[in-house]
Amino acid sequence: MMSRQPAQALREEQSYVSMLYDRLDTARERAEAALSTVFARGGGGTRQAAIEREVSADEHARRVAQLSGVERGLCFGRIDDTGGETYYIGRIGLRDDEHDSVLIDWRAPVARPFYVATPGDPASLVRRRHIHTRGRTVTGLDDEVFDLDRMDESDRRNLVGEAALMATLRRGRTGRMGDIVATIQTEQDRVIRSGLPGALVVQGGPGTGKTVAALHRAAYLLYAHRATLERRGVLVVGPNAMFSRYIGQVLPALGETEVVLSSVGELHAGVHATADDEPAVAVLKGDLRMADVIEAAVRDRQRVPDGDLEVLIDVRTSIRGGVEVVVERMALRLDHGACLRARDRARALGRPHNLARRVFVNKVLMGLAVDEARSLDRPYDEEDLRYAREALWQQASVRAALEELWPYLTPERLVGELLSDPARLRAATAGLLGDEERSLLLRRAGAPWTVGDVPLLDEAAELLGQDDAEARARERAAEEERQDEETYARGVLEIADLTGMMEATALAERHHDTGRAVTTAQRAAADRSWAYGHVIVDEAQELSAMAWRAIMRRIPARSLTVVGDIAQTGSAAGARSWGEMLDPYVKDRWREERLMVNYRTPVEIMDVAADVLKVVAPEQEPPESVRDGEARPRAVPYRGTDLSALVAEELEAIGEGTLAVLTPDARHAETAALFPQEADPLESAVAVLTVNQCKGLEFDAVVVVAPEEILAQSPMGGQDLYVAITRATRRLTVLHDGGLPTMLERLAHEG
Ligand SMILES: Nc1ncnc2c1ncn2[C@@H]1O[C@H](COP(=O)(O)OP(=O)(O)OP(=O)(O)O)[C@@H](O)[C@H]1O
Repeated sequence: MMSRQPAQALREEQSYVSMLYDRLDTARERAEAALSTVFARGGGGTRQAAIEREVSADEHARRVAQLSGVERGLCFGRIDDTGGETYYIGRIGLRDDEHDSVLIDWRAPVARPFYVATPGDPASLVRRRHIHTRGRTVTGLDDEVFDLDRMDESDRRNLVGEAALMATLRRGRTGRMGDIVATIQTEQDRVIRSGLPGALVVQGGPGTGKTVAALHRAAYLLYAHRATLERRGVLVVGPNAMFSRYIGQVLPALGETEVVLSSVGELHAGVHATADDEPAVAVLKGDLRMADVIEAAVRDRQRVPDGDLEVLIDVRTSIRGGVEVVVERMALRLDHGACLRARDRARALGRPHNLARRVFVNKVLMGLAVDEARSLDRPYDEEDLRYAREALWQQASVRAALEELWPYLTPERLVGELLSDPARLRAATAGLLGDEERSLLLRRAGAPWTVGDVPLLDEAAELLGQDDAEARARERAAEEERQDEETYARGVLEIADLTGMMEATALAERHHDTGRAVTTAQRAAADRSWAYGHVIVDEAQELSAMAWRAIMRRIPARSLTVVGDIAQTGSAAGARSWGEMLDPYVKDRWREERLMVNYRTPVEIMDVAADVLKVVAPEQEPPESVRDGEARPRAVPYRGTDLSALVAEELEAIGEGTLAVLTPDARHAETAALFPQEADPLESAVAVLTVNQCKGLEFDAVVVVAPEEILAQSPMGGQDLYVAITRATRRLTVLHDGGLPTMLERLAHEG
């Protein structure tokens, strides 16, 4: 196809593209030189100067990273409009020395016709040209002409044509998601350029480009709303860390390095949960009643003694034989009523547990100090009591008593002790959960965290707070800055039309940041209470109601993109409808876009998947495939088949490309043992994954093992099978151990 390209057109485009790469090189050299100059200036000067240096180094480093990320496919399109103007479209915008634009950023309004023009509505284009490159060499051109009459004779001679999209889709997979900036389709463009405020739901079947469109949306929003989003950052939440690695290259290739990628299992700093609970446990942990359970668990750790509080303190010690020994002890007492009052006063402040603790501790110490003075018949004033309180705080017995009554708690300790101690669990769930539910939650102490635990930890973190005296001192010093934040926050509320729903001060609290030492993305990732400017949730159908609570906490302005497919819900705690999950937070303020074309799965494989869909979610329409398959999908009995040989055959058939073996959970280990696995399965020649792990991924060839066990292993087994089948871009083999499930009957007649 490429050999028939008119040589003249290729030559002309090559010379333009070479000029663009020269400009890119110059821009990169300038940014690197600027960065070296900042470093060369050294570390002296005032604190203000140091901060400015860091900010400027940060900006130059980001620019260098951005310019390096866009090397491949820098320029991929050109449009000629009816006004006689020609624009070249690329990953970033570039200007010449006269400051005239030589390359238009794909996100700029001028570039939009490149994505939306159709023969029916050419958006004032005469021609759209796709420019294919390898390295810095132009290898091919694709033209679509909307108005042949307006083209001059030489342009007409130079016309070339092959659907750019189909060429892209036919390429073998690399194990990492690529960008689609050169071939974004009109329905995807609508998703990508939808406005920033409010919640946008992108519902679409498998392979409709939801993930890839959402990532381009992140890049678009950062471009179009840079002022708002650069300070607050963008968070993309995916199903697991492997998925984050899978999509990790897309945004840098679009010139964006400032996005935080995470998963629900990683939302709580310091915890990397990957294990899932049993379905019934997952459903319970994802239930909103767990928010009340955590709240009750915190209150349960704010106790008073049954009667009066009594503590024995050391009054006199002496050194004997080099060892300090107690020679006199004394009993101090605080009556029950005073203990109750101390607890109620501390609670009444409405502050998080660890911060309210100071009040409780002070009140109890004061009561004990007064009792001590009285017992010793000493007169006392404010000053004496302050000293006495401090001395009491040094006493191990006093500390132990206070620790028992109102301990300092980390989220890990609170939730860990709650789930592993039957008495605590009973106390915190009384009136909220039944006996059976309680026993579902109970587990051994020190058990690894599950993904379902993370929203519980987040809930606990919110209620416990951190008593960080140092941080608070810093905060006092930054009071002035906070006032600026509040003014800013008021602006945000006005823009987002949220006034009345949230206090500007509360928003400013969340927005407040503590310094400029690192980039926005780094600061955001390290700060649990960070408020993001926009959050994108992928495979969003998997999130439980508790997980949504944790996510929404990070988006006070409620600007989010929710991407998923209700028909693919694999988690028993996941969504059955978008309204059910989103209404509590953005009722009547979410809009939905649907993607209906499947760019991944060939027609023949999608027909098999559609049969499964008819059984598991009959109300959902299967998306329409644009690709024809090269091989018919087939079913093979497991017994009597040598899996290694079958996989070798498939590898041979796909040539350069990726292959995955997808198994039920119970067969994962034995199957993985047959094929060498890298630490990151996506790096392995043969990726062996469970159906849960393969969410959002795709492979040239897919071998599904034991579909009947996949169906039986969870209440959402049908959905899991639907996901597994739709991972294939070219070839599908189903290895059934026993009879082929009825919903896959079509395969019996194939091949
Ligand atoms: N406009 C496009 N041009 C080229 N390739 C595209 C386009 N849209 C989607 N694709 C490709 O189709 C494949 C599927 O896209 P993606 O993974 O985003 O789909 P999805 O809707 O998230 O799928 P799933 O729900 O099954 O995970 C990817 O390889 C993607 O690059």
